[in-house]
Amino acid sequence: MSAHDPAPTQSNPGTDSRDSSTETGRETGRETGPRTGPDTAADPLLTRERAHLSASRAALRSMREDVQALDIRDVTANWVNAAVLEAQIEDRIKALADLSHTPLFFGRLDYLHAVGADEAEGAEGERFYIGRRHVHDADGDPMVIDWRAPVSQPFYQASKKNPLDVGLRRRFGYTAGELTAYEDEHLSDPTETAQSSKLLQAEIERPRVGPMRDIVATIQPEQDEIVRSGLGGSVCVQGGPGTGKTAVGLHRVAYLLYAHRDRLARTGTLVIGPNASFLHYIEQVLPALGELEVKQATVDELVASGPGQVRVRGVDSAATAVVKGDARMAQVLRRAVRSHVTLPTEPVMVVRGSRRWRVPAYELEELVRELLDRDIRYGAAHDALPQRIAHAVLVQMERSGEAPDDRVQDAVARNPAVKAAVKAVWPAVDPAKLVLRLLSDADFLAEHAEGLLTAEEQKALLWEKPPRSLKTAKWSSADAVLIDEANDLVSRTHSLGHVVLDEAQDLSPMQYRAVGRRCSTGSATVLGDLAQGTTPWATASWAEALAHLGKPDAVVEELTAGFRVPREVIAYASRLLPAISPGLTEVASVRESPGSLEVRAVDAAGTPVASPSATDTTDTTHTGTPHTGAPDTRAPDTRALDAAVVAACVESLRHEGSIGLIAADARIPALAAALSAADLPYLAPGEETTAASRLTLVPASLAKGLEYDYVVLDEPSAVVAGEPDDRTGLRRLYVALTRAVSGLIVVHGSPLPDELDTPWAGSAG
Ligand SMILES: Nc1ncnc2c1ncn2[C@@H]1O[C@H](COP(=O)(O)OP(=O)(O)OP(=O)(O)O)[C@@H](O)[C@H]1O
Repeated sequence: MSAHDPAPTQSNPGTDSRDSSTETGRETGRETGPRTGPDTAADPLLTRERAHLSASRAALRSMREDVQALDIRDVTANWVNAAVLEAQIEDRIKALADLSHTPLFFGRLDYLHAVGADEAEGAEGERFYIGRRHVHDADGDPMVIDWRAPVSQPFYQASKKNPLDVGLRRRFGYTAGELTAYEDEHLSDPTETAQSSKLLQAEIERPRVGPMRDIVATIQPEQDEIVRSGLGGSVCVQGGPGTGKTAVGLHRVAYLLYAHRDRLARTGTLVIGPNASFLHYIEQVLPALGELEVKQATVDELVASGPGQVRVRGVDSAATAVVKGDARMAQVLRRAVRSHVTLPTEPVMVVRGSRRWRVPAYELEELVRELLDRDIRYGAAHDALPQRIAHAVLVQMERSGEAPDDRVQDAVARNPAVKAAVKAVWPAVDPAKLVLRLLSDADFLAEHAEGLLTAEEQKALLWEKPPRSLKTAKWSSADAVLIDEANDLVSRTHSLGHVVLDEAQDLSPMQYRAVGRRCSTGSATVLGDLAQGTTPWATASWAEALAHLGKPDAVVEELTAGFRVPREVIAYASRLLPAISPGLTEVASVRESPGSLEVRAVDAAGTPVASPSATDTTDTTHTGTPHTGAPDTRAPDTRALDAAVVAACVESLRHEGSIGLIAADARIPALAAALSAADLPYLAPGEETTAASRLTLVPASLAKGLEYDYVVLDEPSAVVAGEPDDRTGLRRLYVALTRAVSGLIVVHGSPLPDELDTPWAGSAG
């Protein structure tokens, strides 16, 4: 590979194009070693690439002007059509905007032969510029090709071993919107040795300000395979912190929308994340890739939008929530719903004019049994039963020589006697009322939970003081999921075309079911890390989770290369792996970043003591006692700890990029006060960082999925103690330790958890 580097670079997106410039065939005059400053400006090759960039920009401008000039007056028959068309045109104009911070292309492929041509024909090679969107010139020839087009795939997949007919792969680097660097790989040249990409390294380390950005210029081969896997199958991705799961999931949606636009436009797509601040953090990625229509929601929001839902304002104890989230609850609910059906003992007598028609009880029973056996939704059966009874009446009418038509059948189905019979045999069920009864009426619960839930579990479910009505009940999120399940037993939930489920390890079986019914006829991308499960019901195996989701055949893929966290930091965090997820392999960070980890103990006098080295975390205050209970916040050294934490924040702010101060939820008020006293403004998670406001104070419970260039982690033992059990506490700590891209400072006054103090044999650090 030859690199022509510049100063700090920023690789960016573009579109697909065959080169229409004067350059043809393979680039000659290969150079090695980086280029900087005036040299770079004088590089004739860069000059030519910049000319293609300018020409592509001009072409994009013309595409936009063409759309703006469209006159729709003659083609729209009425104002409704006109409004729809105008909105589509507006969207198209927006999509064709040339954004200065997202360069039009980020790569180039020179194929040895024309794409699709038989090599034996000796067809001349073709060149394509790869970017975020398609741009064509006035003749319709491509200037930039969409990264999702099949012809772009070798940009991500070609290798020395398998060049895929690519002679040259070129990556471009940008500085402040200017094309300033490139890196070449001559994939079919056996004399050139493969090197790691400096542009990839620069892109990962580019300081983070604002929301999450896309990785379209640097998607790695194993990530690309997941991104481009077909719409038909579901995929589950297990990957340690920072392996790009979220990025891959979002790019997969963009890819699927490109490859199956019509189908997904009809059926819809959805991204599910753990909380609002996480969703806010990722919400710009798809729009930056030109996809504006993808909805986002948390599981709570998803079930809250279901019919007949309740307002959540209660919180369950962990023990109760575990039972409510258990898959056995689905069986309890099913039994409870179906228990409303009673087999008829009376005939139905329909009077029409002077005639009476009698459907005997045994015949009614047959109809009811048939509906029960067919196992259709309870509500659908309730709606079908009157027609079935009416049909039985019609058969009798025909037998007696009448010739009734469909209108007669409808009229019979609406007959008061038929309605009364249906109400007695197959009454309507209100899902929320049903759940209310299960949680308040011990006998009703026992009847349907028999053989499924123990007496203790049933007790955990029952409200101590049963509420008087749906409105006064203190519904919890787990209750809302139960109501959602009951809703689906009554009437089928609408399924989308594709659902991406992020941080999936934290869902309960009942939550998986709720998500699964939203993609029952579509497919899913499930993303998660078993080691980061911090709910009491966190999943222990993907096979189980996928079965609850209704996608037992989903392919489980593993991502092991870590892009976010530097090697030193991930090695330190991985000391926790044997305790939190034995069997999982440590992430292999792609980045060496010496000095990225510092562990500081604060002694009783308040003096921070730096650990001698990143991997040797010996500290002066460590007593070796295991962590038990919450740290004593009244202890005299709390203020000293706060001061040391603030000092670490001030130090971190000297770097470019975002800073996250992560602390146990209980420590947030004290740290907020300390930051304010030191005149350090800070944001809450989800609030967008800007160049002027770069420090975020993050409760450990909200850190999942987020990342900061520099992280200060306050008092690890308090993070552990903030959770109901040690394993969950250590998992929460693992999450907090793995949010940093460039540097992590751990500050502690109490002893570190033993697990963190003990280097793990399997760890690289
Ligand atoms: N191929 C890549 N090129 C550049 N950056 C990448 C690449 N893959 C991932 N990253 C970056 O690494 C960081 C971590 O990615 P992401 O948040 O998707 O990881 P994750 O596996 O979801 O992490 P977590 O488990 O902590 O939620 C992000 O900044 C992302 O942009």
